[in-house]
Amino acid sequence: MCSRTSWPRSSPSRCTAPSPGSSPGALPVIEFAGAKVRVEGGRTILDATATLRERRVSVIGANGSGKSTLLRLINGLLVPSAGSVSVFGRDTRTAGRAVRRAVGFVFTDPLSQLVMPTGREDVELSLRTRKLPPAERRRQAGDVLRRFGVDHLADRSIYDLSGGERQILALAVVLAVEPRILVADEPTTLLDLRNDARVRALIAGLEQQVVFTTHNLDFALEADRTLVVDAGAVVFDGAPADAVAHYRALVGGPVHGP
Ligand SMILES: Nc1ncnc2c1ncn2[C@@H]1O[C@H](COP(=O)(O)OP(=O)(O)OP(=O)(O)O)[C@@H](O)[C@H]1O
Repeated sequence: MCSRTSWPRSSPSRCTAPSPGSSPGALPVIEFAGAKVRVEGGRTILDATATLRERRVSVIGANGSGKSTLLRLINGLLVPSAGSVSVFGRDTRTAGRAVRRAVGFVFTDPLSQLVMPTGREDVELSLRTRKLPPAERRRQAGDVLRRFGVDHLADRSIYDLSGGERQILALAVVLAVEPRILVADEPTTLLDLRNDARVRALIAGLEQQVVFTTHNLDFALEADRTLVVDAGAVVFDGAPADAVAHYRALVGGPVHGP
């Protein structure tokens, strides 16, 4: 497993040198420090050490390798059994609420995210944390829905929407409160080509730091940095093209090309 704490964007080697782009003493954005997740029976399903400062970080690996577990640690959906995870210096174990305010989480299946009958109601629910008067909340929800190009879908039942439409609505719901970091667990897995492209373009255009898992290696290559997870460990951490090659070699697939 990689034991270094930052990543050299231009270096072909892995897990060794400090990040040239980060100023000394700068607050790390997301830090996994010997973060272990143990489940019943004592099995360790994840053991991670990494510091993520890049704007786009992709996480790839086989089914069951530990990718979702890694992502869930970031916003405190899971707390480590040992070691720690911190976001902007706040420990997810002791400052869970503050961390969750800073980190929005998008699930693979938008129906696990959308809890209200319509998208508009869901965005309004999301905005409740701002304690606005109802008319202002409604106005802001309208702005968010327009910004994500889904205002025309906002009053339809979420069950009458396509998977892609739902996924963009789910992103709008999470981003409505402007989290500083977006964590997305396979956000394009259920989508056809057109919606896959829409969601990828939307993510590419976000100002936030985004950490996402994907089985689509083309999508993984759009990141600034890629972690490869295997059997609960980060086995490669570096430039996306090198990470994809490492992953292909690991699973015995072709090493060249996406
Ligand atoms: N609460 C739990 N108890 C026992 N095992 C668990 C628990 N949560 C996760 N696991 C196991 O840990 C491993 C990693 O799961 P995880 O969901 O992180 O994998 P993943 O890489 O996201 O997989 P996929 O690509 O299939 O979504 C799997 O073998 C899973 O069955």
